[in-house]
Amino acid sequence: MAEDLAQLRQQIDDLDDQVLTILAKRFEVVKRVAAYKKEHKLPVVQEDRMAGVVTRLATVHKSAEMTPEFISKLYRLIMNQAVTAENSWVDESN
Ligand SMILES: O=C(O)C(=O)C[C@]1(C(=O)O)C=C[C@@H](O)C=C1
Repeated sequence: MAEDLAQLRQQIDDLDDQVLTILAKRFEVVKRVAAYKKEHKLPVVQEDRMAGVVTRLATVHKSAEMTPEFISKLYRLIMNQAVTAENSWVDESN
């Protein structure tokens, strides 16, 4: 028998909550990275690191649905937001 649609959507809602809760934790760590960079006068944008993040994730997690292109787009979006946030934190109290 087919699963109940409402139950399946509840599972999706629960997973979406987990995804964004984990993403918020990622931003908390990014904030600490920004503080480190500010203290050590390092540039916010580190292209080599961003390329490495995408390459690693696309290798480990690629599947029929999650293609390397999808993973790359998703993480470029996330990391561009991280850069925006880092710039605002680094500029704060300057
Ligand atoms: O690893 C860093 O240096 C970070 O600032 C974190 C992060 C990321 O979101 O993963 C963000 C900006 C940098 O360009 C590289 C990576």
